[in-house]
Amino acid sequence: DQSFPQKRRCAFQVTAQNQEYTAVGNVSGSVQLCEKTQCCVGYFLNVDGRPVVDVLACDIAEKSCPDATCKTQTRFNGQVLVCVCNTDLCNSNSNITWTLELEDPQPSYFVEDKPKLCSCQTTEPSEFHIDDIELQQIVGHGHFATVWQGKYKGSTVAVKVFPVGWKQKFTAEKEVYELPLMNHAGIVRFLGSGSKPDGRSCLIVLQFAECGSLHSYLCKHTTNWMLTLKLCQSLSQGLSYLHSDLKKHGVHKPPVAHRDFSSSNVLVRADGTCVLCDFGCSTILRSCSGNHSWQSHITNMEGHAQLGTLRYMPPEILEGSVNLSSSRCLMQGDIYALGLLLWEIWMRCSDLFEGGVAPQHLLPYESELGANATRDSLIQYVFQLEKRPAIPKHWELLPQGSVLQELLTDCWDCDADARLTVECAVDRLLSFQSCYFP
Ligand SMILES: Nc1ncnc2c1ncn2[C@@H]1O[C@H](COP(=O)(O)OP(=O)(O)OP(=O)(O)O)[C@@H](O)[C@H]1O
Repeated sequence: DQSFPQKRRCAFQVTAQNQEYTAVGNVSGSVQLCEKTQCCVGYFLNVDGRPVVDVLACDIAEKSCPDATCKTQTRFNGQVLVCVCNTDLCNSNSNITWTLELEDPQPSYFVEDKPKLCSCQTTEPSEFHIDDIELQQIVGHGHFATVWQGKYKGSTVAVKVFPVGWKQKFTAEKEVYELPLMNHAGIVRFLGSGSKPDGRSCLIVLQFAECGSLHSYLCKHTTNWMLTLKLCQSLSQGLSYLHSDLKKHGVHKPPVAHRDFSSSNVLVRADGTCVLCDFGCSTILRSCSGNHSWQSHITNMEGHAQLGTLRYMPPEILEGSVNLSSSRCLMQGDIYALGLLLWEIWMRCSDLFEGGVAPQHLLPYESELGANATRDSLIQYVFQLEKRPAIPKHWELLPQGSVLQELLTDCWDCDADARLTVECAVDRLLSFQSCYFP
């Protein structure tokens, strides 16, 4: 008899905010059978010096978990405790070794002077042993950084390397990743940061997204309706989480506007879900007055300048007619880009095209304005003529054609105030689940 490796069993307990863990293995009572990994995790919030369970589950993705027992480490100024382990039920409360250190952990690589405009809480950098990272091959080039596939203690990771001249970008991006409660299935997992020993570059270490950017994924693959839904739902949920203002047991995650939301800045994981990345242009919205008046927190040199990829810029920002220090404008800009991304995904869904043959992948406005659309051509087409990417005529005949069309037009409306909120976009996309597609 061939004996198959046994699936890992982990203690299971999650709060409503952490439902993504439910999908990583069958749950029976308080035990979960892991489908994706051999690692169990425990996340605990430090409430008045006592650990309160936030998540006990199988880990969401394969990564290194060399320890047989769960030994907690503190994160976010000691507000959160985390442990990962590799034996059955090692994450159950009774098997955990607690290290409730309430002092700030000392960053091991560098200390930077971070301007604090408000008295809002930020977090200390995670410790990362840069010497243990092996860079293997380049997987992406952006304007500011080169992204490598690498190995860290046996796990595959992505390492974003910024030349020292772009330290400002590095700092701005790291600041977003290090916000409290940034751990979400729709946002690429931040593993740590540091600088190379020669001091010539700074590194951000991230979970590796096996299928690369959404743009490269759509160039190579068409998807069926179910996979299309998975991409769109996870995409909108990631953006919704980024925009959310969360307070959990005294820890605060302020809303963040992405400001460079494009198919190159979304990654696709092996399970067909999207994760958001590249927060180098993002704005953290701090509430300095303690009430609901949000203020953009300038994290980079450009401050409130126009940022992002031209093609995905909403008409009002292209044209320069809005106040970029308004948080509402920045969020509405992300929703416009969400509309363009949904269009890109749906245009590669084989179930939405006759004979199951979707056209080649095109960027928004690529067929109308070419691969190098200029600002002037975009202003004219998108702002003055109020044109949008073409929605195939035959979608009107599909049972769900009208809901797809409505969602797109409600995301990329010319009137920014009339655009959907991201929560509303998430709800609509979740309601598509039950739609019938032949
Ligand atoms: N975690 C990851 N896993 C796999 N590939 C990644 C990862 N992060 C980035 N990449 C690849 O590297 C590319 C560039 O990454 P990123 O957008 O973060 O860099 P950037 O220099 O900030 O780019 P931009 O020019 O958009 O500002 C992505 O489009 C993607 O192909």
